[in-house]
Amino acid sequence: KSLKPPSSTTNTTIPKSYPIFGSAFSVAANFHRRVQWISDILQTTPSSTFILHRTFGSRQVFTANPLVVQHILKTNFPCYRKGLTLNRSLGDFLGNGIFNADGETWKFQRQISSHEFNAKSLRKFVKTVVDVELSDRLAPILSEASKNQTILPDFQDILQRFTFDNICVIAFGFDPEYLLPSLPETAFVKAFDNGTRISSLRFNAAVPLIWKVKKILNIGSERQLKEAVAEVRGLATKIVRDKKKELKEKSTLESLDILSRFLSSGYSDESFVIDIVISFILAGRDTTSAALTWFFWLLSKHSHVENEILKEITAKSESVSYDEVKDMVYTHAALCESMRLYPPVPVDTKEAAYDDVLPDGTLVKKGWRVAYHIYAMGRSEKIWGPDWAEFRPERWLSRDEDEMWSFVGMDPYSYPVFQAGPRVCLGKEMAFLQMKRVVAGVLREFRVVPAMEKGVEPEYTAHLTALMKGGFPVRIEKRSHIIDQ
Ligand code: HEM
Repeated sequence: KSLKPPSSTTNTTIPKSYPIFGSAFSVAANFHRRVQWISDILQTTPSSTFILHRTFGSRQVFTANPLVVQHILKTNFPCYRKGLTLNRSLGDFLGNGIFNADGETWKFQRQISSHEFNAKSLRKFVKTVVDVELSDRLAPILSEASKNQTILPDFQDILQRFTFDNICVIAFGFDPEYLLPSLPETAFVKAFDNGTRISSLRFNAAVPLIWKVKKILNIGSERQLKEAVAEVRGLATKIVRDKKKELKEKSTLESLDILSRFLSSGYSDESFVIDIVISFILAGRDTTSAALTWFFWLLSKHSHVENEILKEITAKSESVSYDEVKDMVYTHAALCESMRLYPPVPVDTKEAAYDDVLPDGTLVKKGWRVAYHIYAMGRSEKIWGPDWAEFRPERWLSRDEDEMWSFVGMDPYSYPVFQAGPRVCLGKEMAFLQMKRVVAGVLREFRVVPAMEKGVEPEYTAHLTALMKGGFPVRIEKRSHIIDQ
């Protein structure tokens, strides 16, 4: 079953540029579908790289060329940093957290927090965090929905609640209990959503001067951002102070969350520690929930893939252990394939610290933004061949002599869904473990059936991370047998 080819066939040329305004008119006209628009242009550009003219002479290079991606992310890593535009756009919300940091500040955060992702911590994460959220919170909600035959109006929201609870435990050692049957609204989550959304709008703005003026006047979205930041930092400050107190009383902390690691490594600058934790919540929350949302959608349209996954799950114990989760090769491939077509982070942007020439000959000037377009790369015929639009996990697999599947990885610069090089996603393994455990837990007992109106296809949209626009309504059916297609 094919997906649709590029979203538009009429609007795929590099937009016209005017003095002062650059291509701001085209950017504004396509703002609501900017990911698909840039992707369409890249698919029709022979070099898979083009330069977008922004306002007041600034430039942004977009690329879907793996050689260029390797150059940015690895070969000339020192040149391509987060940079000023990102720092200013996200700084109010993320401070100097890992997502918004370069140089020594970045290195320090990466080094301390990497302990959170070693095998021992990951094993504990699956057993004490994911398994509990699955059995105590997600499964009862799905069970109830299947019994009552009610439509769950937004499965995406439920998955976001799941991953939000998980990441808060990892980052803070604090359980916000956001996935409860009553689906509570909490001020913290609302504020976190607003902070992410408004910061992302700043970063992508056709005319950035507008948000800067609104900030000075403290009006509209800028006022909302200020309130959101105050709410998020308010709760974070309280948690940090409680942890510090605990540390003072006990001299060592028993919990091994990221906050505790920084505090017990002697780092106690309150504001910086809060920055670090906020970046981690952003990193781990909407990424895995977006990946799972699109995964369940694709699965509902490809029953042979669902059956293959069910076969894999049946071969494991009922409450799949850490080692068994690691071993779910077909499910791993299906998730990679789903994120190829619907990447949780669609575009990633760097800023050149000095003049440079890209491997395809494109000249880059100091201060230009350079973005690799993950969404476009996943839909590139040049990278994936003529069947790029097929959802086919088998492209990631080979059969060994015993007819067992084994995973065939892809060059990370052709598939930079988790970035690549020195700043590759720290949580990649954790994300796969979490997603595979959720897939095993849900599919063993339930079938997730989309409940959109007939003929309605979900729409992919993105702020910093991807979303299914308008949510994902589903019906939940209890399986009578594990393989009952
Ligand atoms: C499917 C899930 C995920 C995807 C697709 C993903 C993707 C990415 C991408 C593209 C980046 C680069 C962002 C940038 O530098 O602009 C990144 C960075 C990062 N990710 Fe993930 N991520 C996922 C899940 C997670 C999880 C669960 C965590 C941890 C709790 C995590 C932690 C991080 C961190 C800390 C960084 C910053 C690394 C650095 O700058 O050195 N990610 N991720």
